[in-house]
Amino acid sequence: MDNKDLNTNIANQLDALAVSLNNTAKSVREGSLSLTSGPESQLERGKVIKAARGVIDAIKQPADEFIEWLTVLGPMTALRLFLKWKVFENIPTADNTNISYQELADKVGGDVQLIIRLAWVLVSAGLLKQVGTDRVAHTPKSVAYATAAPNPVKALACITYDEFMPAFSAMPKFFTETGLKEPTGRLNTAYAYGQGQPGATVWEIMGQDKERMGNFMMAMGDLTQNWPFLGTYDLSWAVSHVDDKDEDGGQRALLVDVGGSRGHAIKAIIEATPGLPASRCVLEDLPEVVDAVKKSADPDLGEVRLVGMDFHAEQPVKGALVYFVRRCLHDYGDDACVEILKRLTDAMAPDSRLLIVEQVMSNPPSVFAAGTDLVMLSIGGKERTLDNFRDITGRAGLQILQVAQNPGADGALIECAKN
Ligand SMILES: C[S@@+](CC[C@H](N)C(=O)[O-])C[C@H]1O[C@@H](n2cnc3c(N)ncnc32)[C@H](O)[C@@H]1O
Repeated sequence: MDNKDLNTNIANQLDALAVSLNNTAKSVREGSLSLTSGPESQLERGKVIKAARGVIDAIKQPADEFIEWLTVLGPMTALRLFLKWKVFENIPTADNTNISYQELADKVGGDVQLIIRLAWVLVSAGLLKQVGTDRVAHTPKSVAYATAAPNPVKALACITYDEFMPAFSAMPKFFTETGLKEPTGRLNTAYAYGQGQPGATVWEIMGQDKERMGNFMMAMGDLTQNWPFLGTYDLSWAVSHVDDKDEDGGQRALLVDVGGSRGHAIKAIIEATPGLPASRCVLEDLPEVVDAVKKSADPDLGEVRLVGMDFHAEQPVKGALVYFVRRCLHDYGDDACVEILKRLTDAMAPDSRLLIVEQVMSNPPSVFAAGTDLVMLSIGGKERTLDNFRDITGRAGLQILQVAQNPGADGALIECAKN
């Protein structure tokens, strides 16, 4: 293509993207679409972000890539430092208020020049707003970082920087040492290498720091578009089994959330499934995680059975109606997943169902799935395509009955039964 054709091609792409963005703006204005709240908003925002990125991709030349990296890495770093130093909390949040850089620096105990230079990174990225030449104010985007209490947006910013960045920047050295092989083990991962503890698993490393573990758990509570709780899958069929007995004549467990963390999924499922008694649901995780859940005395988990366990070892709850495993398998390579799944297959009754919630990647994948796959690669895990899931479930003695895919997103629930 000569230069004229290249330019015409770019102009055509821009026209098409402008039409798509105009249509979205019209729907938002008419109120038929919300980009800020409601269950569909994450998906809709994702579509606009994709279209807006399309504009950038249409015009970008190879050297512009570097500028884009800087616009991501710089703000990410300044944001993390400002969170750590509680800078956002010290900028007033009321409408039309602002603070001088000097006063802000005094409040957080920092050198004013340092605070200005980092603030400029965030001002230039549109996260903060400068007022005049020496004052700064929040924007609607930065207010979420201004709360003293933890929240999912702050937690995501922290884990992206604290957990993923060191792993990514360790990769060149890591692969020089390991060779250009797909990492599949739980030990000697790029993540552990980046943290200077190659012999430890990601959970051992994170478990050493309560704040980091807390951020991780909180960040994981979000992102339901990519990892739904049930999504479009209807679990109401399970309610007709309330009279089922277990093999000892006791009440059969109806739902076991394996690796369920703080119980956010089990709570959402109980709420979404009228008639499913909390007392017949089991939350399983590592003993230390379950102890923390017990200590938190969450009233919504009052009747849920809490069981400390290891999903690499024998499943303690046998013959449950439904085993639910969300966002755990992508932490592991194929062989480790088959081992975890086999433990579940061994515990399942012929009518038990296993529900796996993960991203089911398209080929080639979306930018989000490819990005999370790189995070998983750093810990020896992977995001999977449906063919990958067919392979690991088949090797564990399971068959896939249905895939409930979240419309327009990679998140899906895969229903399996024993062969
Ligand atoms: C990525 S989190 C997913 C949590 C939750 N299922 C969700 O969807 O948000 C993985 C969970 O697996 C738990 N886990 C890790 N290793 C485990 C093991 N060997 N046995 C049981 N749970 C484990 C972690 O403590 C963590 O809660």
